[in-house]
Amino acid sequence: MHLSVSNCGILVGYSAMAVSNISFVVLAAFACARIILSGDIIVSGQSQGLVQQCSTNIIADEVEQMFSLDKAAASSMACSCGKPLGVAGVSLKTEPVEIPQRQNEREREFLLASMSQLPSTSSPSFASPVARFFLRSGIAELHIHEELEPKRPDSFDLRTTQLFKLSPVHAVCISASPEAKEKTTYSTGILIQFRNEKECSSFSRAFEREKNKVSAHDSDLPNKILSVSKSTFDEKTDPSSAEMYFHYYGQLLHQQNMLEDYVRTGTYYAAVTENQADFVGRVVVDVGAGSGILSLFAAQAGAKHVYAVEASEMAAYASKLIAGNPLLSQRITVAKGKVEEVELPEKADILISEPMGTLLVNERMLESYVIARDRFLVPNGKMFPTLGRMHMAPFCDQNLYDEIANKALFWQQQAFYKVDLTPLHEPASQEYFSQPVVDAFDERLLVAQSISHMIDFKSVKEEDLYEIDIPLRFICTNGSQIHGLACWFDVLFNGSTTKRWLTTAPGEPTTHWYQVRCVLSQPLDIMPGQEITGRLHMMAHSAQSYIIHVTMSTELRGPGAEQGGNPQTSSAKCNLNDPYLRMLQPQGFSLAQDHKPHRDGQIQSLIEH
Ligand SMILES: C[S@@+](CC[C@H](N)C(=O)[O-])C[C@H]1O[C@@H](n2cnc3c(N)ncnc32)[C@H](O)[C@@H]1O
Repeated sequence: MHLSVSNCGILVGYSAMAVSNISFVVLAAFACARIILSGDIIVSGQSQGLVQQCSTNIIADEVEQMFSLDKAAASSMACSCGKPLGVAGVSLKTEPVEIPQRQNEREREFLLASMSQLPSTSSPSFASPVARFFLRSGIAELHIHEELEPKRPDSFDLRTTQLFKLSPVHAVCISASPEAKEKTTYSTGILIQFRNEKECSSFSRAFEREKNKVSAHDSDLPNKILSVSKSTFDEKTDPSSAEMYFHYYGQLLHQQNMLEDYVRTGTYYAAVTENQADFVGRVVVDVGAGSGILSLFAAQAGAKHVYAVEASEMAAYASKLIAGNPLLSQRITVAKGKVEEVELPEKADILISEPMGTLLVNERMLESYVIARDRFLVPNGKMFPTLGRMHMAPFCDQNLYDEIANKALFWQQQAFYKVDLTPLHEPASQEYFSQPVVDAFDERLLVAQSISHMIDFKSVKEEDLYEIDIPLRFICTNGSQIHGLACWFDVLFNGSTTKRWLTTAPGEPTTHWYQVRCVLSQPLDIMPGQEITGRLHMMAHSAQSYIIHVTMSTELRGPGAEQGGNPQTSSAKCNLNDPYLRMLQPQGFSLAQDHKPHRDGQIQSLIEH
């Protein structure tokens, strides 16, 4: 099953393989529906061979009421396909206050204001519900109970429970019904409303964390209740996405594309050779070795031994390349497999890797880098690169805006083979604006000083990368329009001898990552000195990418604010997995070499064909 989520600022589901068959059916039910809530949430997907089994019967009235939707949107969400699923849900109106963890207990509690069951009942089930995670006999559970009656909870076994965030403050939690075989009901579920986004995010992070504990613990269970224990990679990645991904990297032409990016490969070479002291006599792990180039660099720099870990079929080519360099090959071992799964005979003094995707985090390989750190690196070991920064700034680009807006003009034809296409103009336009634009642009298009968000690879937790939330605040340097948010990244090699940055900034030599721009369908008018605030929210999804939600507002603050009009807000939602690859040369800047399209874009077109 390939489950994808588009145009929404929320994560709908992680790997279908991570859940029981029952939850799998539920995922399929979500996947086979296209749900649009007030233009705010769009859930889309395909299921293969499971559509006939799947169904949802979330009650339209309930949905309408919860999300203040019109009837059509509510019915759309409450869609039912195939057999009734019999989702017995609970609607929660929450006052979620996180209670501090009790000592010596592996549990987390969230205070909720009220809750009611689905199918719709107007009165709440519990006046003051509490949601509570804990581990009992090695099984992680979520209990929802009346505050004063913890002994009578509605309980959910996290092994067979999935959480779907529906909006920044709503989530639905669906679990395999224990009586599923005897009854027509496949699943039970609750609809949860949180008081604010922070609590909702905190709850979903706790949910993922506790669920991961289940898989870690499963392999320890003497009776192996769940016999198959998957690595985190398999848990969170759609199998078809992983297959495409490693197929792509298994091809020499794509490795060549990266090797030929001289900014990238040259900076790695310089960072290693200038910091030989960090490599001489050291054990190195190359995380995602690809062709083995970084392993060879590390061996050249005097590493005692290098373990080149590569999951794709490229591992065989890496072995061949390394064998062909006999002065180095004695000190390099290729290990074929995922860094989440391979076993190595010794710990590493230093990790080297190139895990960066578009906007730093696309492909979600940074998570594998972090897992490799936790599995293989000695305490206080080095990481090359050591940290990364995402940079953001508003931009003004009327040409780009017009180009995107004009793409949807096709749908304004009223007599296309005598068919009026105009009803689809608005959704087509939305679709075009939801594609992040990947190209190299002139830095003069930026209308404010950039801000940055740092990710320290030595300390970041894997889960921290599931959801990235960055507050935005800019002071505009010139008056014009804002057409969106431009983003790029850099990484630091913090060597003992020299520090070296690899940057993908506009105005710097172009790399195969280019830059990324999220375009607002409604531009903002601004005056010089005016303040812009907002948020960049990124939610990871199982196709190894992120849904990006950008919100920007003009403020009546700053020297130019009085001349500005009323405060305005505009937003954009993009799927980083679905870029518009617009490889225009930047104005006033000529590329030093003919770069090939970005690797993520190529992965995407591979997936599409
Ligand atoms: C961006 S390429 C870099 C290749 C090489 N290190 C270089 O710099 O040219 C990332 C490589 O990591 C591999 N990879 C990604 N995730 C992995 C994982 N979890 N375990 C092992 N290899 C992985 C991919 O197959 C790909 O070959």
